[in-house]
Amino acid sequence: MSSPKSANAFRNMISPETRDTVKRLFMTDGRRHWRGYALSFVFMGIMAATTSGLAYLMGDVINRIFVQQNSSAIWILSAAVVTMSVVKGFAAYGQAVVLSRVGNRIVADNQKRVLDRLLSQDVAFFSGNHTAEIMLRFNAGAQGARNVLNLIITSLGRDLLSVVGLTVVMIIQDPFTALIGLIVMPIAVGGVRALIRKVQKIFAREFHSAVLIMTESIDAFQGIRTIKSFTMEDQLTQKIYGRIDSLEKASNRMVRAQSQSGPLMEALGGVAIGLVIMYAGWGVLHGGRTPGEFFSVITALLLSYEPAKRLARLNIDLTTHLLGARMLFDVLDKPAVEVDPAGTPELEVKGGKIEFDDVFFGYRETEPVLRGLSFVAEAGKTTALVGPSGGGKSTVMALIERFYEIGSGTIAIDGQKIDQVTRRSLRSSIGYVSQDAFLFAGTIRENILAGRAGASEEEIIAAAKAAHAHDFIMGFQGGYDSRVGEHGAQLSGGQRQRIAIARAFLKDAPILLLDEATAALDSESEAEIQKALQSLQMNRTTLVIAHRLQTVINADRICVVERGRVVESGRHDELVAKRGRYFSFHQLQFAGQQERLSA
Ligand SMILES: Nc1ncnc2c1ncn2[C@@H]1O[C@H](COP(=O)(O)OP(=O)(O)OP(=O)(O)O)[C@@H](O)[C@H]1O
Repeated sequence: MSSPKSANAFRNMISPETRDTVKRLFMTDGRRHWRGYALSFVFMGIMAATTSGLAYLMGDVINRIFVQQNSSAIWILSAAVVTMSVVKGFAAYGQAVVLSRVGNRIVADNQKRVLDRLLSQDVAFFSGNHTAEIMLRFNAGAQGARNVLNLIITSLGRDLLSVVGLTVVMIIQDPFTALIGLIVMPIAVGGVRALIRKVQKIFAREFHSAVLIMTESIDAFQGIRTIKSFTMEDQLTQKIYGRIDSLEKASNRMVRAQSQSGPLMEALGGVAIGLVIMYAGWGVLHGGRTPGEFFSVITALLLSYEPAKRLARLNIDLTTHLLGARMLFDVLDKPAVEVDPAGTPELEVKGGKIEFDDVFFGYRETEPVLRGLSFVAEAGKTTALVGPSGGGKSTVMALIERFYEIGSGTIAIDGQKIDQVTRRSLRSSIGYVSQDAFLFAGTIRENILAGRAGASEEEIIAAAKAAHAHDFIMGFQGGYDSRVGEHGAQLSGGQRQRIAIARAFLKDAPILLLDEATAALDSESEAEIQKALQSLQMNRTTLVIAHRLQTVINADRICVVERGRVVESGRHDELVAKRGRYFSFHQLQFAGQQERLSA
């Protein structure tokens, strides 16, 4: 029996962190799938019992067939061995299938949970974490939970039950030999403990290297044009080669650390078997024991060797999976940021008047971007934001979508503060065409449909026609089913933008945000698009950002945004007459145009 002291020693081998993670996994995923685990436990019990039974039968095989030369025993014992092996085979099959199904379900459930949790984070979370790292955590986390549970269940079910069953066989055949096994086992487990910290440290480094390789190569592939045009390939390969080499080194160190338990286990196993052979052999030759007992004990010991080895290594093997499971909990424990309190009313858009009142905001606390910005975008009218680069124009649009929370001041639509209505109702009232005209990898149709799921074919075509996209779409062999490539890489900038505009047409939202929506178009397309946009803007509140003042001359109101404030506002002619900031911009652009014309 184990004393309280040895129980404490055993508990100490498992760190509190490990205990908490394992406990939490058992209370969540383990509890959810207890039926599957119970069933696989039964199968593993059958495997352990048949394995032990086979070891026990070895005694009878030797004694009855070889010593007593009983020929009828040949048939009975062979039949028993075959039956047990078949039962064991079926149990092994059942165990593997049940455990894999439960494991796959756990991975799938956790991936869904992680996805939900990630989507409830705000835009700032995604700007602050690289996609590659989020993806690695997404995968490693879900897999980690499955691996920890499966490893513990198979260790306890298959390995521990086998070791217990085989120990019982040894005790029945010869209690003293069982004692030898029981002494050797804790030494092995204790020896392995020293390796765990090392394995944890190396694994953390290995994961970090893997994240760096992923982030840097994804960046490189996405910016492949810049890499090639600046002939940065050598520079890039040197950097990533360095990371790959250090990952290789970490992986080698990891294998070395993990395998250090091997020689220890082999030596201890050899010692145990040697001792048993000496003791039991001596018992057969001089102590009146039967050779059957001897063989049965040796068989039981040999059969328990592999499961015992796995049990001793359990803590090491768990280490890496536990880090994965902790990543899962890191994500699941992140409070959902974008949650509207119960009972939050929906935004009711009447005309779509947007009001900014003394808004202060910064992406980082120490760096204010908007410093008391105020303006009104009247319902159904077009308001243009102009001003120097970095002044905060795109930030204004991001704030209307409530991608970020403001520091102070208010933003209201038709008198309703946007932080007091549901995000869903707010965002579904806004059509947004951004500077980068983001397209999803998929077909043109799917990309337009993103504006309003369930729209009919006629509506999609009408939206594309309105955005002057229909003709070039029909020029492609696949028409609306043509694939656009990752981020729309297989289309020109202007085509991408027209699809993004078609998407906004289809959405038909009462408020329209156009951030440099015509930036990537040549003059001819721009003229066409301007016409299309003008019809899109009709009866909608439109906020438009444009660097080229030519495109906003007809706006109902122009706001000049500089260093986070509206420094001037009015109609084009009013502002020109005022001869202030807008006028100097206008002069600058006008002079530029004149120069280009005379060149
Ligand atoms: N996601 C972000 N995280 C941190 N800082 C940001 C982020 N987006 C913008 N900024 C900073 O906020 C400031 C305002 O940027 P914003 O994009 O609103 O300017 P803008 O007037 O639209 O400029 P441009 O005309 O060049 O598009 C800039 O100094 C920029 O560096």
